[in-house]
Amino acid sequence: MTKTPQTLTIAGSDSGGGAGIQADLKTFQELGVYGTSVITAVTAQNTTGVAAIYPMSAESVREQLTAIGSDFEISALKTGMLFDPEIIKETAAAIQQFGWNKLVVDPVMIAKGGASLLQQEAVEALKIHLLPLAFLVTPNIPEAQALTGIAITDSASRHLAAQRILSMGAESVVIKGGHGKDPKYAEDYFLHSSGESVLYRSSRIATMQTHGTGCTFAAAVAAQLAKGEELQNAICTAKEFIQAALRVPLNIGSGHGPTNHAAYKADLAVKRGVDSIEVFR
Ligand SMILES: Nc1ncnc2c1ncn2[C@@H]1O[C@H](COP(=O)(O)OP(=O)(O)O)[C@@H](O)[C@H]1O
Ligand SMILES: Cc1ncc(COP(=O)(O)OP(=O)(O)O)c(N)n1
Repeated sequence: MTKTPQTLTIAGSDSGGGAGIQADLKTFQELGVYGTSVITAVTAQNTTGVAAIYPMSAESVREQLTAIGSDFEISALKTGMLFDPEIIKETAAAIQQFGWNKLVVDPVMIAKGGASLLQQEAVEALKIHLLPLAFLVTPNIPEAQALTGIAITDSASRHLAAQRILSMGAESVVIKGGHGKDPKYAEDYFLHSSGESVLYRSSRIATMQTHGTGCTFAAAVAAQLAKGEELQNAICTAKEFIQAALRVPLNIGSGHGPTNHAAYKADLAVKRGVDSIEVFR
């Protein structure tokens, strides 16, 4: 009997349900994998912003990680909001202790409304302890700039930033383009330590319903990896998933609303050929 692939998200809770643990578990469910979770922080958050952050203690994070590691067979995992250096260290230690592979690190730093989801002193901890364990790192443009100190203004500086992130020990990186300036396209740039690069391009959707795009994208990659999909194809599926989720809005809340996690499976946009992803190798 084939078992459902088991996945893990290590991230913060978003009470509004659009990002964080909630987005990840919805994505896992939609893509047909079993989702487990370790909560690093509880945020009081809705579509208009983050009102408060309550980080979990390092001990409680360790206990959650141990509960998962001692019982589940995790085929792929992702990290999101890790908040402080202690939580990062516990996370890295558990990944090594339990031999978890196929780690997707979403280096979450700042929420759309401007709230800081990672302490300044945790950026170094992320680089030292977590990036060397990553199969894939998925920064958005501001996060890639913060990790590298390189201003991303064009494709050459984007490539340089990607190289710099790989030099921190990650096996591969995709710099997501949601924050890019191109009004026509949203481009995600992938670079592997072998030197292979891929550009994933979709049409840019004009919408306010973008809360949690990064979490959802990384969770979709992890889900596909757990099912055995090859990395570059998993990224393409994740891009299709987010394109569908943005294309068919839910119109929930008065601010940056959540994306529609059910749209991909419901075959509502991309899979009808309405909006396909272009891949440039
Ligand atoms: N308006 C948009 N139209 C199409 N794709 C988008 C849009 N905004 C973000 N994306 C896609 O969503 C994913 C997450 O990107 P991004 O928004 O940069 O991440 P984050 O949420 O971490 O800031 C990427 O695949 C990106 O290309
Ligand atoms: C609890 C929590 N985790 C992560 C985020 C940021 O998610 P992201 O996907 O980067 O989406 P936006 O903040 O850009 O909408 C969050 N807000 N809360």
